[in-house]
Amino acid sequence: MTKINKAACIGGGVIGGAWAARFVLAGIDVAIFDPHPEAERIIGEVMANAERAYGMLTMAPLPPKGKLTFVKSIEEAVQGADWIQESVPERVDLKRDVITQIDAAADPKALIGSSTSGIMPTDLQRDMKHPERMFVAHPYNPVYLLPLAELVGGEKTAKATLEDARDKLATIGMKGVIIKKEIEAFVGDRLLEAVWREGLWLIKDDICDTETLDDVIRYSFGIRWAQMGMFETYRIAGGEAGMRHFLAQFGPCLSWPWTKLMDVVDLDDELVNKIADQSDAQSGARGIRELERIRDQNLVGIMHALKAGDDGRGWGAGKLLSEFEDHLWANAKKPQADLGEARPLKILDTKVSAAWVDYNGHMTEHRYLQVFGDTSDGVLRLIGVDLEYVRDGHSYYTVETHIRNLGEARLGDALYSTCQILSSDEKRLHIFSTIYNAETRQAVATAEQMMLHVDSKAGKAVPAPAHVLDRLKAITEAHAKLPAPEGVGRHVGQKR
Ligand SMILES: NC(=O)C1=CN([C@@H]2O[C@H](COP(=O)(O)OP(=O)(O)OC[C@H]3O[C@@H](n4cnc5c(N)ncnc54)[C@H](O)[C@@H]3O)[C@@H](O)[C@H]2O)C=CC1
Ligand SMILES: C[N+](C)(C)CC(=O)CC(=O)[O-]
Repeated sequence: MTKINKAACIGGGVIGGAWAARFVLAGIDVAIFDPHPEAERIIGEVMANAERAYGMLTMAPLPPKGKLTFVKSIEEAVQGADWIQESVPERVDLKRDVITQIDAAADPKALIGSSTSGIMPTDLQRDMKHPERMFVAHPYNPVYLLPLAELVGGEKTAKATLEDARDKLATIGMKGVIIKKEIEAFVGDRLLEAVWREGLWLIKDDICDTETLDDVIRYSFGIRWAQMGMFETYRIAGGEAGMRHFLAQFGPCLSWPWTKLMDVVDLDDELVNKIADQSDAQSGARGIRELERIRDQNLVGIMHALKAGDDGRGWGAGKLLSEFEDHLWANAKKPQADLGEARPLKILDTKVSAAWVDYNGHMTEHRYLQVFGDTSDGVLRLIGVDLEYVRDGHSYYTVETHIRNLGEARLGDALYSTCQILSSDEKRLHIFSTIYNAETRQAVATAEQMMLHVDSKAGKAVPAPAHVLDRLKAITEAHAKLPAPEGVGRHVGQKR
């Protein structure tokens, strides 16, 4: 996969700031130009929310963060960048001028994406010297979490540019969808504008208030859309006769008509005040950053649910997340543990994220199992049991776990884990892992686990191959020189 080496963000507001966060968290250096006097503070706040969201989103090893640099001009920002993202306000004259400046200063091969929500790329590339590398990459807010970008070429955009952009986006966890024909507002905003237009009429005509309207979406088709979109959902709604029956039953309603789609509501002062007041009553008690954090946590939860969809194979945005995680693991620095060293292996560094904390204000119990599970996965990778090995039909399954909770882990605490191999043979692997608080170095929890090497297709324990056993033996022999950790073999019970 071709990757992005250095990015430039021109405009760092709601969208440009979140693009910057997406790049930086994918390990890419970003130069950002935005003349707003408070750009650094605003982008800093977006970055903080994005980092918090990624802490919840994935346990896969993110690369070291890219460097974010604020610069004083477009020319400075684009130096050395191979992906330049324009996210200035939605005005065709301003965007065209900015894109023409980018074009003049950038490497002629650098890709130039515009975040425009609806302006045709042909209008934006008009004055460029190298228009073939310019396209629309229309993202969705928040860009650091929502993975889609609509890729739209103008009359002068090369086909290869769109394909290159799609491949590069995959390396930062995004799905680039190439739109076949250039059209104002592309696909997503065509749909969203139609719904928004209806919503404005429903408020103006006093059919409902903003909160009721939002409830109608979020308790019903909003959840449905996140997983199957429109046409797959309606196929199911057609019952066993599928889409043809659905069209026959509901097609005629289009001409009754139920909607006011082509009438543009007059956003006069009265309606603006009405909507703004209702919105204040609905959400005004919380600040924007707080609402963003609530939104992000919910989005992460939805993506996690989708990752488990289709019987664990993953579905939609969850499947994409899973593929991105595979990519992160494949590119992660391989653990450099000396297999012959007589000390527990240091496996994992992590942090207690907001989604891990329960009503007692500390890390909830199943998250300990998650960290121990990730620790044993880390040990397995060290002995050659990686995703490829698992795909080839063999793995280790855990058959017994005993966790002891020794201390509290609170929101934001940095943790690390170690693992000591207690014993191993052809099929069995007996381990003892410990989670430590990285600051105090105190043990927070321990887990003793037994794993079995299995043929996953046959569903039974089988001996591991020689190359795995050789590595395992080296660690087991080295760890045999260590004292048995405190707590090994403990059972649950009271002294009588
Ligand atoms: N807000 C949203 O939900 C979405 C917006 N977009 C698109 O993203 C683009 C940016 O929109 P937002 O981020 O919402 O706007 P915004 O108003 O939050 O940010 C625009 C930023 O551009 C900066 N700016 C103005 N002139 C500039 C120049 N000459 N050079 C560099 N920076 C300049 C401003 O200081 C501001 O920080 C628009 O094209 C919009 O259609 C796309 C998807 C969603
Ligand atoms: C309102 N908007 C047109 C700027 C919205 C978008 O372009 C996409 C989104 O994030 O909803």
